[in-house]
Amino acid sequence: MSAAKEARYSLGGARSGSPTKAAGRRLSTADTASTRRPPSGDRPDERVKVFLRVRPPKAEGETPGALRIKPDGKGVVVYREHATIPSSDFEFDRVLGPSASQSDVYHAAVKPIVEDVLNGYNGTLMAYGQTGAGKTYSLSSIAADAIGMIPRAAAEIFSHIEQDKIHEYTVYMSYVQLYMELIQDLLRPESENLQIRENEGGVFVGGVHQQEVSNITQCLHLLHLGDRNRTTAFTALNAHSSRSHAVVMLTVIKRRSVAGNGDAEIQRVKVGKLFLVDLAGSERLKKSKSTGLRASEAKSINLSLTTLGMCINARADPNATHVPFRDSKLTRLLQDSLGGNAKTSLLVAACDAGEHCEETLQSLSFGQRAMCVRTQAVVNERVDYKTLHAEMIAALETQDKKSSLLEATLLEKDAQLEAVQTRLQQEQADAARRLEELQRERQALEAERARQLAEQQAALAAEQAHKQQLLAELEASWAAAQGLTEKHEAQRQELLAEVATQRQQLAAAHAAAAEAAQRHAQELEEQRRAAAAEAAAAAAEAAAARAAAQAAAAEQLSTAKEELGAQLAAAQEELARTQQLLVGSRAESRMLGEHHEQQLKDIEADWSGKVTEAQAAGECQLAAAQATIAARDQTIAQLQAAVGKRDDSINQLSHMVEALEAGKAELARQVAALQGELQAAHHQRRHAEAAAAQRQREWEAALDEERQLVAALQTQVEGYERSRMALAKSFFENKMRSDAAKMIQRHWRQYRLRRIRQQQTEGYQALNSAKATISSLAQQQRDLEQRRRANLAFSGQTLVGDNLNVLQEAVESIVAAFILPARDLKSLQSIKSKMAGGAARQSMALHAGSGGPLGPSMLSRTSTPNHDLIKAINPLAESLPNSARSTPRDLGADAPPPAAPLQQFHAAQQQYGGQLPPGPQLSRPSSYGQLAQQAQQAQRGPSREGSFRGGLAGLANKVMGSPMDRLRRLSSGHYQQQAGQHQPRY
Ligand SMILES: Nc1ncnc2c1ncn2[C@@H]1O[C@H](COP(=O)(O)OP(=O)(O)OP(=O)(O)O)[C@@H](O)[C@H]1O
Repeated sequence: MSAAKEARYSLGGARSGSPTKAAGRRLSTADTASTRRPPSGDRPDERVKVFLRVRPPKAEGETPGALRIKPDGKGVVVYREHATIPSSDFEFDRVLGPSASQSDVYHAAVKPIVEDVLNGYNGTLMAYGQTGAGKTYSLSSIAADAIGMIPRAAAEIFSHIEQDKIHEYTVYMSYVQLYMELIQDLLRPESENLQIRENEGGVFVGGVHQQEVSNITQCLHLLHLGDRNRTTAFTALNAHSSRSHAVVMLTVIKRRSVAGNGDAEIQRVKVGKLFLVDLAGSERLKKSKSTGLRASEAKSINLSLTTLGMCINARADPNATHVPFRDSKLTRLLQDSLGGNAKTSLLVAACDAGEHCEETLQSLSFGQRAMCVRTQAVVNERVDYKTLHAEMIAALETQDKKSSLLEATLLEKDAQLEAVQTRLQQEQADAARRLEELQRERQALEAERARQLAEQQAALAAEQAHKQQLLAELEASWAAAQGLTEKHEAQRQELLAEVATQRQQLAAAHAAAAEAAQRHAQELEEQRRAAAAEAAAAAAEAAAARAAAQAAAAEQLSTAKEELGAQLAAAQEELARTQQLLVGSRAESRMLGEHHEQQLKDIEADWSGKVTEAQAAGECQLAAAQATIAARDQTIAQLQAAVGKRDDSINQLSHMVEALEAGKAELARQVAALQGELQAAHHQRRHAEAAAAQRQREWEAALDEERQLVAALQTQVEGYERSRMALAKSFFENKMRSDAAKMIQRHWRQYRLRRIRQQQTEGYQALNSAKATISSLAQQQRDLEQRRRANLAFSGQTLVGDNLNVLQEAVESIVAAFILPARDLKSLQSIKSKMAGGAARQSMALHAGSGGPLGPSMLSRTSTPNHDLIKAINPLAESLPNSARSTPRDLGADAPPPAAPLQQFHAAQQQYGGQLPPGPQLSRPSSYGQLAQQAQQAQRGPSREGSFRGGLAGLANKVMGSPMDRLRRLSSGHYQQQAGQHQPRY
């Protein structure tokens, strides 16, 4: 392949000068490495670290000896193919030779990054190198004896997580591939056109599946799954050549609690992202023998690697103002890793084979330049507001629970205290009540005792009084009896005296009566003698007189006698009566005496009985009283015993009361102590509550701020959501447009294929003509050489050489254009642009009519940028959604919104009878009119192709013209001027 072709795969060397010259300079100057080396004073962690791994040469087809590693393990010297003179030497952070194991590579290049990632840094390991150099082997191998960097890094992460008991970790894994500028999720292969997004956290793949992994087994499973979905293919250089760039992303979220302002703990989160990038290998189509799709893949790979090289160059150049990250999805994805917020290591894979010396040199140059890229990694630590919010709420709830518990405890204590106090009060009341009862009982007992005593005393007094009364009565009775006795005695004495008096009187009466009777008898005798004398006289007289007197005396006697007899009888009666009376009186007196005696006796008996009775009664009463008194005494003793018992119980109760008082005092003391504790607890609680309230206020303030932030974020998110919805809508519409456009594009491609085949035929014809011209020119050159040898001074040889080179390049381009598959739109576009440029210049030249400078320059690029040409050739590609080429630049800002493409497509189908008109100007149809216009334009398409063919014909005509004429034209210098203005750039 020509130098220009090779330059296409160079990484950034094309930034100055032509690729050929740049490549030549890079390969030939030994000072490149030294001039690009980072300053010695640099800290290694401030730049990309580069490690070279040299794969052992394969047994067949490779000649070892192209590389020699210096003894210091950092330098390497490259020997060009079939040469013994060192071509260039490089110095890296470490060179790992063919004998280096995977473990050596891991410890040198990956372990520090993994440790940084675990500390919240972003880390990247990129494997770069030509195809088959061992990138995938180094990164993804899961062979037991050669475990690659990805499994090792994952194992190290989980090993670290297992050992770290302080932090909490969450690990997510994503695996994507970048295939033909499309990002596909290897864990969700159906997601095949993911988009790269950017936010304040950096660049990320939007919508990529992030699988949470908790152990190495899950990681390996996902790795295996991703590897299965990754695109690989057989090439001449590698049986399992990776046809895509693969990126494994391990996101390690590390949470830790740190003390905040107050006692609160703030959750801080470190988010470390580890990117393990297995870049597809650069390859030369010639060596890899890739054709068709493989060749397209290789071009896409080389293109993205070229952009990567340019980005590395720009990052390494302190004066560079622009880094073309957006030129490829690979560089856009690795933007943070290429000098942004990441610690990056580059593993350059190379092989010690002379056959691949050029590629190895190119890889080493790439690595050498990467060493100059500075990085600015910072720890991605932030407050985990979401978790913090949840934890603060939980803490508040816990605090509330604690407060509630404390309150409940306090309430319980209060209740206990109150219960104790109530119990104490109750006990006190009980004790007081019992005391009162006891006192009352005591008083009652004492009163009872007093009453009983009083009663007893009263009873005794009454008894005494009764006794006294009885005694008094007895005495009175006795006195009365005595008085009566005395009275009776006196009466008896009186009676006796009276009797005696009466006796005396009776005796006197008797004596008087006897004296009266004697005197009376004497008188009566005398009166009888005087009456006898007078009786005798009177006897005489008396006898007379007697007799008369006798008679009268007799009469008188008789009368006297009668009178006397009467008197005597009366006296006698009287006497009898007196005697009777006396006897009666005596009887009476006796009777009275007896009566009195009897009465006395009776009285005495009565009184003695009564006294006895009274005495007995008194004694009985006394005994009863004594018994009563004894009973009373016994009762009193019992009462006293009861009182004593009561006193004892009162004493016991007093003791109990004292004990209770002591207990009460103790309880009061405990209560006081508890109250003290309670107050202390209240104080603490108030303090804690105040602190909690303060914290709560702070948290609430923080929460408010957070809420505001969240609200702002929510607003943003809503905005994003709206824009996402709008984007989704537009994506959907674009998808529909894209579908329609694809359909149109398919028709267009079919048409283009037909046209290209036709052009191919024409091109081959032109090519044959050009070849004939080239052979003719070679003949001319040989003639000129002969002339030069013949010392014919002719300065146009270089021009002829240039002319030949340029022509050769044109021919190769034409050949490449015609043999490239029709699917390779870029190549078609490139050819198209070249042809269009050539045609334009040709027409200009024809217009000028002066046979102006034509030839090789007509294949050089015009000033139109590549993407404009792409757009011009295939504007439908521009309208593809989510594509690097999707920017609809051809639509004016005020263009009306496009109608639904399917409708347009159907309308167009109807209009053109089911066959859509092909055409090159199929810009995104915004209306049916535009679609129809495009269709017409597509029908007019051959006009461009006509100019293309015209350009070829013109080229053929020009190159088939007279060699000397062309030589003269070329020698006029116009070509150099044109070439200077339009340097080909690839
Ligand atoms: N250090 C090494 N030791 C032994 N074999 C290796 C080493 N490096 C690579 N190989 C072998 O070389 C071959 C190619 O390796 P690998 O597929 O990793 O290359 P690559 O750089 O990924 O290629 P591509 O870019 O095409 O994917 C594999 O068979 C691999 O086993």
